Amino acid sequence: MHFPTTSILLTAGLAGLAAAAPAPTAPRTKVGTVSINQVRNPHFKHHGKRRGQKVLAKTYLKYGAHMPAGLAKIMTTLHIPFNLDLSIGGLGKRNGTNSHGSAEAVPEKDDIQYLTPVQIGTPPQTLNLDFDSGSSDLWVFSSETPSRQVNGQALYDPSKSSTSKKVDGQTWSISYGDGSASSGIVVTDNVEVAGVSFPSQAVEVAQKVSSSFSADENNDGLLGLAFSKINTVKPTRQTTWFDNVMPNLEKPVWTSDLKNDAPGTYNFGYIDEEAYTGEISYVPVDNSQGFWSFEASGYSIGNVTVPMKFQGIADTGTSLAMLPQEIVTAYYKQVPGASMSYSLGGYVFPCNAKIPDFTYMVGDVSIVVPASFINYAEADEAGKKCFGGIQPDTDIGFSIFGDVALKAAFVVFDVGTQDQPRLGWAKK
Ligand SMILES: CNCc1ccc(Oc2cccnc2)o1
Repeated sequence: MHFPTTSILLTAGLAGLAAAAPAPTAPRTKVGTVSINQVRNPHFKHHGKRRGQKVLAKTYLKYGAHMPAGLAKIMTTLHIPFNLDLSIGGLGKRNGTNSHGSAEAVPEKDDIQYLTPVQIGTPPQTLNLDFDSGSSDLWVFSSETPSRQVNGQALYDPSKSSTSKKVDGQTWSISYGDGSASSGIVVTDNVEVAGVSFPSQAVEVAQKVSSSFSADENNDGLLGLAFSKINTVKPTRQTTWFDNVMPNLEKPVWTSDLKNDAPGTYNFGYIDEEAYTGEISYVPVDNSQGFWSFEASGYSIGNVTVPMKFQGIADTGTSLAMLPQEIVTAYYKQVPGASMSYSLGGYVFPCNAKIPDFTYMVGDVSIVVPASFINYAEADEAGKKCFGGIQPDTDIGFSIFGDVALKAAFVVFDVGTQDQPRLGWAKK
């Protein structure tokens, strides 16, 4: 997640671990959503249901030369970047397919983050980005990033793209829950993810990145999947890639199927019925702070179940599960030798301790986070102390269901009907 103000950070001993942070005080700008029923293209060849494979449906998303006036009108109520030419005929050729796509989410060491390839510009420049449902900026390492701050990352060079356009007078600056930050200027260019493209996506070009980004050599930037209202571009807030492509997706949804120490999947525009078991249980989302915020209804540690309502955000960009202190205390009480270590930055325990599973209840489903996900990583040189995957949410007013929690579930991020987004949760 991101926040524009400084915050009391839980400085984690492990680089890249996210801590909680106060909610952003982003101005309230209503961002409408639109979902339009498309007529399925009879010529569209469905690739069928291939489990977890990198099936990139090469359905190129092109805007029709004759966008119906009604749709053009709807689009203008969206927070469309001022630079997008909405005039009829101003956009390329829509091929009318119901667009959808599937992309791999490849974990870094200890599942600290997951990286997904994104094609930017013409000819395409591929960067591996951290898809972050806790922020709403698409920013990249670039030819504008000082070389002393670059350490192996792939760089986007707008001057090498025939479709890039500088956006004068616009800048951005963002900081994240783990204390990392970046800032720069803005261009628009074609951005394609899993075969779904948008021709004039705001691409935020980094002119400055903090040391933890510089040290993060495989991470070429972030692609924000929270709500556009917390995008940081000033003076004209920009729209996320998902909000831009959503009107042309089969369904106004994207899904996460992250895995433990293995590549997972982000799907866009459809729900892979083979990716989960049982039923998907939907809960309403309060996006007033720009996050995918929902209410959990309880938890279990081992075989003790406690009904307890608490608010949390689904945040693919945060590594750990940052939960209410009450839950964290109850959990580590069940772990022999566990303690809160301020020097190591959180709860640690002997690496050979027997630790319990953790279950969270949301809607009608119970998601079991296996103990192996919670024995997160070695926390000290000797390898004696291990860092917990569950940490306190430092009382920011809501919890953060980061990757440790999300990778135990199949999650549907559903922009859904007008103004009522929802989250779908399923076991898998
Ligand atoms: C490793 N630190 C740099 C870094 C990688 C990803 C991010 O971004 C974050 C961090 C915390 C929460 N949300 C997004 O920062």
